[in-house]
Parts: sequence; structure tokens; C-alpha cells
Amino acid sequence: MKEFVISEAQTEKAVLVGLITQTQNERKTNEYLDELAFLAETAGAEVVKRFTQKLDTPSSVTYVGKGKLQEIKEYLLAQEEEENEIGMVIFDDELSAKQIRNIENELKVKILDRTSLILDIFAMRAQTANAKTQVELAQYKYMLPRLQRLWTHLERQGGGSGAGGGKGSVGLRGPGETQLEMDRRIILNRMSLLKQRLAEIDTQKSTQRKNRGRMIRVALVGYTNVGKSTLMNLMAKSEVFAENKLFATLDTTVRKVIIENLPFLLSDTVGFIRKLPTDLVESFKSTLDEVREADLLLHVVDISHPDFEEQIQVVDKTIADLGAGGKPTMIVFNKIDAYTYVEKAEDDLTPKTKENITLEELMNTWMARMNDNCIFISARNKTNIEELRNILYKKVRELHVQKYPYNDFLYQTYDEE
Ligand SMILES: Nc1nc2c(ncn2[C@@H]2O[C@H](COP(=O)(O)OP(=O)(O)OP(=O)(O)O)[C@@H](O)[C@H]2O)c(=O)[nH]1
Ligand SMILES: [Mg+2]
Repeated sequence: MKEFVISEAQTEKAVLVGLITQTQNERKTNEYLDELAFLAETAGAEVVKRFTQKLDTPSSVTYVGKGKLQEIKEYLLAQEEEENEIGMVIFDDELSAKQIRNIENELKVKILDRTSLILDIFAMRAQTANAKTQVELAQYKYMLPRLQRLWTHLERQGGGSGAGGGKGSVGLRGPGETQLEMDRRIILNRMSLLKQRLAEIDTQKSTQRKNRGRMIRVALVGYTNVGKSTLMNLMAKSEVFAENKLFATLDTTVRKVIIENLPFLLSDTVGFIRKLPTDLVESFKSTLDEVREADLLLHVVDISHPDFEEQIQVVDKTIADLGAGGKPTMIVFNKIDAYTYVEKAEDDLTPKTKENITLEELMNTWMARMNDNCIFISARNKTNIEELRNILYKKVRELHVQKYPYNDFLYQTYDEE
């Protein structure tokens, strides 16, 4: 396994906090926290405890209620006494500047939220200049509104009317504000520089794409950790970094794949995840152009994951948000080797739940739902890969003939069928 440089989160102990709300029941919250724990571990932290609270909506002041915050505080103090110091508390939703500040004042440890944790991982993972630039821009995007609010807050304290919108930049304010205003300007300058750099990379990349010739473009898309890179390695006989961590892939890799006599381009892309602000996704624009410009999407799904159906929805929605909805898409259900279900006793008359569904039943349901536009494989065990190749060949050939009607190498195998 490849080791990677760890952020400040390394080996620090962490506590997770999530809410059970009207729109997120207890089961969902636990699933989200499982995922948050996986994210935290990916960042190198060790999760030692979870707190949840039932609230109609998050508190705008401290996210959780006063009592819960107190409970967390007491827990942190108790741990500290036992020399079991907790380094950070991670919240499952994006926090506002105000919330972060209030919570930090109370708990006196580092406060992270889902977004900043993901950004941390992105920063650790970024390899190419493109990915690094995109991550840095995303980090500033996250920081900026939080700086602004801090600024507004100080403005109020400074004896202003209290109605400050925090948007103005002129006037005589205290030294603290001047510093913040300077920080803000520095960040804005840096952001425009990064945007400029990304625009240059974009131009380069789109030139590269134009020079790729008359080939159909297929993009592997999907939730993070479903096996996109593993499949890419298998199809393209390439070496793309794959591992059991979230966001192993941050930049797109494109490989030429040839099935029979038909060449096409296959790209591996960054994985999607729940509760990822679209803003952040947009920072990965040039990476995701590959998805936007693809002729065919292979939506890879980890069928062994208990939440795979929700993951499918998240991916579909992200693709639609990117403006890439409605493209020819095939679902590739991966990890069938790891699929498990709970067998029901014959005399058990309670209704079947999703835990009781056999792989075969699932296959039938999805084949019907997708009009046969799906396939079930194991990239790890290389199960059904030949079949996937065959289907891909047919689909790509069809698209190729539509898109490049005068490209003749195709006709050589035309009578095979
Ligand atoms: N059991 C099982 N594990 C698999 C299979 N395919 C991939 N994996 C494992 O799943 C983990 C994630 O695989 P990746 O290929 O890195 O997944 P990815 O979708 O590229 O992930 P990101 O780049 O992080 O979005 C790795 O530990 C793989 O070994 C499979 O068919 N069965
Ligand atoms: Mg990957």
C-alpha cells in the first residue's frame, strides 16, 4: 500500500457530530456518520466517539443545541484528564463562520466540517499542477465567506451601527478590520491568479482534446471508492492509483483503449460524494470537462455498499448539475464478489427488507429498470469483464458510426454480426 503525506489530522483523535432532523432520520444520520468516519480516517484521524442530536433544524448559533455542546465539552475534558486528548471535532454539515467561532470558543479544539475535511483530503491527494490549483482555489472559496463574516462581526464590535453588511471596503475602521480587509484582498488576488492559471490549463487541455482525433470518448463516473480506477486499470492495462481510501483520484487520466479494431478514449475521473457543495465541484471544472464532453458515461456503482442506491442518486444529480445529464449512460455494478444479504427463514413472514434481497433479485430489478442498460461485474475478480468489453464494443461502435460516418476502419468488421 502506498503511503502518503498526512495533513495535520494525522493520528489525532477525533469526535464526530451529526444531527437527526426532519429530513434526515436516524438511520440516514448513522450512514452519513459512517461515511464521515471513513473520510476522517482517510485524512489520518482516529474517530473515538460520535454524538448525535434530534433537532428540527441545525442551530444557527452552535449547530447542536446548548445542552449537547455542553455534553461534548464535558466529554472532551474527561478525555483530556485521562491524557486521551481529542484533537478535533468534525461536524457532518457545512458550518458558518459564526457557528465555527462559537463552537471553537466553547470546545477549544480544532473544528472541522464535512467540507473542510474533504478539502483537507483533496489537498493531500492533489498530484498534478491542475489538481493542486483546483484544490487551492476551492480552499479559498471555502475560506472567503468565513473571513467576511468574521470581519462583519468585528465591525459590529468596533462600535458601528450594527447593520454592517460586511461588503463595503472603504471607511475608517479599527486596525483589526484593516488586517482582515487586507487578508481578503490578498485572497481575492490569489484567487484570480489561480483562476487565470486554470483558464490556461483549460485552454491547453481543450487543445489536447481536439488533437485526440476521431475517437469516441467514454468516461468512468461514480461515487468515490466504487472501483473506477481499478476498472480503468483493467480495461486500459494502465497503472492508475487505486486504493481503499476516499478520493484516491483527483485528476482525470485518459487512456486509449482498443477493443478488436476499435479504438476509443477512456477517462477516469474524480469520485463524487454526498453533501459536496456544487461550488466545490465547480472548482474541478477542467477535470470534469472530461465528463461534460464524453459521448458515453459508464456509471460505476459499488453494489456491496449498503447505500448504493442513494449513491446512484447523488451521482446522477451531480452529473445533471454539471450539465452532463441526458448522455448515453450505462450502469456498471461493481464488487459483486463482496455483495452480501441476510437470508430469510422460510417461515419468516415479515416483509423483505433491502437486506434480504439476493444478488439475483437485485440484478433482475435493475435490468428491468435500466432496460438492460447495466452490467454486473467484479473488477477485483475479473468477473464478467469480457462481457463488459463486448457491450462496450457495440455501444462505442454505434456511437462512432453516428459521430464519424466516414471513418472507414470500422467497416472492416461490419459483417461480423
Ligand atoms: N471487493 C471488491 N473490491 C474492489 C473491486 N473493485 C475495486 N475494489 C476495491 O475498492 C477500492 C477502491 O477502488 P478504486 O479503484 O480506487 O476506486 P475509485 O472509484 O477509483 O475511487 P476514488 O478515486 O477514490 O473515487 C480499492 O480498495 C479496490 O481494491 C471489486 O470488484 N471487488
Ligand atoms: Mg479513482
